[in-house]
Amino acid sequence: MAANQALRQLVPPSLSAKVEGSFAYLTVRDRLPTILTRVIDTIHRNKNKFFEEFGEEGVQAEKRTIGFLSKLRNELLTDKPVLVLCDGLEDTDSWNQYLQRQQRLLGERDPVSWFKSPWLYIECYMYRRIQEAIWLNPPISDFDVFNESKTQSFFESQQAVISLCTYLQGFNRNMDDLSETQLMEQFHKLLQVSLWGNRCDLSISAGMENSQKASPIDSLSDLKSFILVDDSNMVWSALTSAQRPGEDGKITPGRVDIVLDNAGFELVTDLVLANFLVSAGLAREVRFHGKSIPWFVSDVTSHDFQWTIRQTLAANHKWMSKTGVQWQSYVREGVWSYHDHPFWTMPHEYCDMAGDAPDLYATLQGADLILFKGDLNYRKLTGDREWDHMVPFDRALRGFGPAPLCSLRTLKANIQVGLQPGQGENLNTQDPSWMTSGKYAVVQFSSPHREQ
Ligand SMILES: O=P(O)(O)OC[C@H]1O[C@](O)(CO)[C@@H](O)[C@@H]1O
Ligand SMILES: [Mn+2]
Repeated sequence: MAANQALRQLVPPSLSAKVEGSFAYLTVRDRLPTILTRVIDTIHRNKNKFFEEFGEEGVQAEKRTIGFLSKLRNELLTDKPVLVLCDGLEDTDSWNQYLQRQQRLLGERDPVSWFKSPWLYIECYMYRRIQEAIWLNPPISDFDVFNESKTQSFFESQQAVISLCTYLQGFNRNMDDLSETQLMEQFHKLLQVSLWGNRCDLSISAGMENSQKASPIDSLSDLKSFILVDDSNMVWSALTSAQRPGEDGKITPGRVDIVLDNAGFELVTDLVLANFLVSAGLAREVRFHGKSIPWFVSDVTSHDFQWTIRQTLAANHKWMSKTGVQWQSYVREGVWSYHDHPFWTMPHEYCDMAGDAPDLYATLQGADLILFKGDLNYRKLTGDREWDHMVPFDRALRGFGPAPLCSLRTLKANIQVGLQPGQGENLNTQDPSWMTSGKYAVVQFSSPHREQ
């Protein structure tokens, strides 16, 4: 008991919907049920498609899935106990063990339930239950309930995508003439484009359209003052210090891993950044990490990744399709690769990765730089806890550091560490919704070699 208390003092509690009126509470009470309703509606609207593909069996599967999801929605709304998963997938046992872990933390008195448990766990659990509902109802088990919203969001950002591809091709043509300083400036710009791309997620908008309309490069200077912590110089140093002479004496850059977040416009910004890193000699290889199941509405799956490259390639615009050709050849040559791992769709804080997914941790250790995109990754990096704003980022990571890493995140959850004295208080007075509006962002770097 004494040891438990000491631990609790070291680590603040998890954000949870049990705090009435909190962002977590409002998410669980309002946003998650809305997302579930939209999922049910999507499945219903696809009834004819299921009939055409699978006949009457498809229609029966549609009905059963809707039944499962309506029950899930009711469990959520009435704060019922969290149930074990029973779909026998590769991560089912881990999920059920995690439920036991949550139950031990809560003690025996109350069951683990939607409003009483950590928000991070509950929110991840909802998406995993959606997957279970689909999976248990063949023949529609492969259906991605969020696919329509993701493709729509890609097409709605078309002008912004075109302007970004045109920009990329412009300096790709002049790359050899760029000085080191100019290269660094371009790097900073494209890092920021990828950062702000994170505004376009479909979870914060409960599935409503949220695409990029304005030209991303032109908006950067106006957005600069909204970056609360900017460690991008350290990211640049991590990249340049990974450049080493290869066997042939030529300088060989390092490996960059990008832990992706959303499909649609954000993914395009990540691919543009990755393209720049390779063509500018700042990365020899980029490994993309995505989700193995549909997740938080807009997160990238393997299908989204390939689809986006194919769409870019097939575009009716010279520079956009040229960009797509380049991306496809990076994939073919193995310069780019896509990976998924069940851990990315588990509810764990990343400080648990070394113990709970040692294979993934070991893979990440091979990177010279890991970019973690988005809000959910930030929540998992910092454990989604009630940290004081001035706690250093390194400390909130609680020992997680497979390689130098950087979080590129727009703020959409009420957690933020690594601020200067007074910075949080000022923001609270100026703009009370600063942590959840997506208007502010951080570029936060941590290296395992730095003092902890
Ligand atoms: O796509 P992102 O940036 O991870 O954001 C996901 C969103 O979903 C949430 O988890 C809330 O539902 C927020 O943390 C965030 O707004
Ligand atoms: Mn997301």
